Amino acid sequence: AFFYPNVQTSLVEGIFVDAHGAHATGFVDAVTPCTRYVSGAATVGRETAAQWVRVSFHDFVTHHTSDGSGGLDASIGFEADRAENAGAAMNDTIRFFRNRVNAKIGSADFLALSVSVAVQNCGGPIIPVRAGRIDATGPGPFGVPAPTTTLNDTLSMFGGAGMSQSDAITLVACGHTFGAVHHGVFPDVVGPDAITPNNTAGGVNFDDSPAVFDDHNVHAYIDGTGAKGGTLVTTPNVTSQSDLRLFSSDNNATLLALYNEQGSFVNTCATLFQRMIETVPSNVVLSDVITPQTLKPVNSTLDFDTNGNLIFTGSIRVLSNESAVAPESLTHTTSLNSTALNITPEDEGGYSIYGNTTFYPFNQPISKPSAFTSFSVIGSGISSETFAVQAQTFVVPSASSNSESEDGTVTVSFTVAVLNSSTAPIVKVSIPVVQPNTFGPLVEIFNNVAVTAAGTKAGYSLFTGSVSAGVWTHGTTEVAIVNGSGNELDVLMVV
Ligand code: HEM
Repeated sequence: AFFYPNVQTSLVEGIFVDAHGAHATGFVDAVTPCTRYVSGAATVGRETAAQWVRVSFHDFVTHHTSDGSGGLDASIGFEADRAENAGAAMNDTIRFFRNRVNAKIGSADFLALSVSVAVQNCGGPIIPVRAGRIDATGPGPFGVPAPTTTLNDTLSMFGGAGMSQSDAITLVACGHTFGAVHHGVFPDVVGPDAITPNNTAGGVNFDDSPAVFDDHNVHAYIDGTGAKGGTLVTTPNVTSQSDLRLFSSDNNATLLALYNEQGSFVNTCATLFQRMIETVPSNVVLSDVITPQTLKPVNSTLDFDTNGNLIFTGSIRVLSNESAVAPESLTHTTSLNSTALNITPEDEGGYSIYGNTTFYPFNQPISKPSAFTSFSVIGSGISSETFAVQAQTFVVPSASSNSESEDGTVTVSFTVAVLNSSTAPIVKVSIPVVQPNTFGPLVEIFNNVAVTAAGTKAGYSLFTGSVSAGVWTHGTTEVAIVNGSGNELDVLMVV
């Protein structure tokens, strides 16, 4: 299958841009509207957007700049039963990611994505996202500040993770604009009177707009109005007044500066949140920032039709902002110089904060695969773009599938095709499976999977194989054809 500019970037971009409507990935819907609690009844009184931000903070803050360990690595999934990570948020969040994790996007990348999505979907600015984090395989060190943690210990926890005193204050002020403190989690901070039939967890919001990324908490704290900065400022239980201790630790200088920033407060927060989600173990190399693509081939692949002929199928997705209207048709040509295709849109499109998406499906025979090296797309108001392809070898979508046994284990069966050669390709299969002590999947990788010759089709030699793994988490499995150096020549995400 063909992904542009590469598999990981294409998949992550889809999570942002294919937010709602046709071909939606369903991720942004979890925080739409921002008051939504995706992991349980609305009457519980929890908020998924707030949970996502809190969970990433808890995963991040045990980073140690001294030895480059920890940071955003989803170790939090193994640490959910620690007192310092109290509440449903850790497991709710990692479990929500569970059936989305695959070989290209792990739980840690989903944490980063979730912070960006929560903020930008709830009125805040866009926080750029990079991918490439590596999921931890076990728990990390302790060290998340709690309401009762002393100021000194709190500052040294933030300091260990690379955040100065004013960074720490700012980060907390930015985090505590969302969500609530819950009686069910912190009974010493919030009393049982917060519980109502529509708020069974007994949440008391930090400010009057708990589902909007804004500076109301900062204003209420400085002005002494409304919730006055929230229950971690006002609780009569002095040892639990962690926000008051931290905010006043520099005589409120940082909070006053944030107060005066007015509208740009959220941008200051976005910059600091980006630093937080880019705090990763030192062996991690993050990708470039992933940005929306105006013209993007999606689900594009070679395949064999029912008559055994080679076809090139997929869709072109056009992203249009408010001022641009999607063209009525696109022209699609290949390096084979056959007649250009005029492709027209599906009735239903999608949308996100980046604009509207329109999908132009195509399906064309490929008569001479050896000369099929690229295709081009052009349309009114859309400048021509050419996309490289290789037709030497591919994983055959219509002959590859996952099957789940009664015990939940999964078998991936696949067919790979190689043009004009009877040499078997090197196949790598990656399967997200359940692992103990976390809801986060482990992506099991099988290198050099055995294949069996299975005849020929349209000039290609076919090989089949299969791999059985542990209990499937229902994330896409991946079949890749790799070269001798391990570089991926073709990748199919098997759904
Ligand atoms: C000294 C540091 C901090 C302490 C002691 C602290 C403490 C707490 C406590 C006790 C809660 C209530 C959790 C619940 O009852 O469900 C909470 C919620 C929250 N915290 Fe913090 N926090 C700190 C720093 C941060 C930072 C730096 C961020 C973000 C970058 C953050 C983001 C949040 C969010 C979004 C919530 C709301 C969660 C929800 O509604 O489910 N916190 N925090």
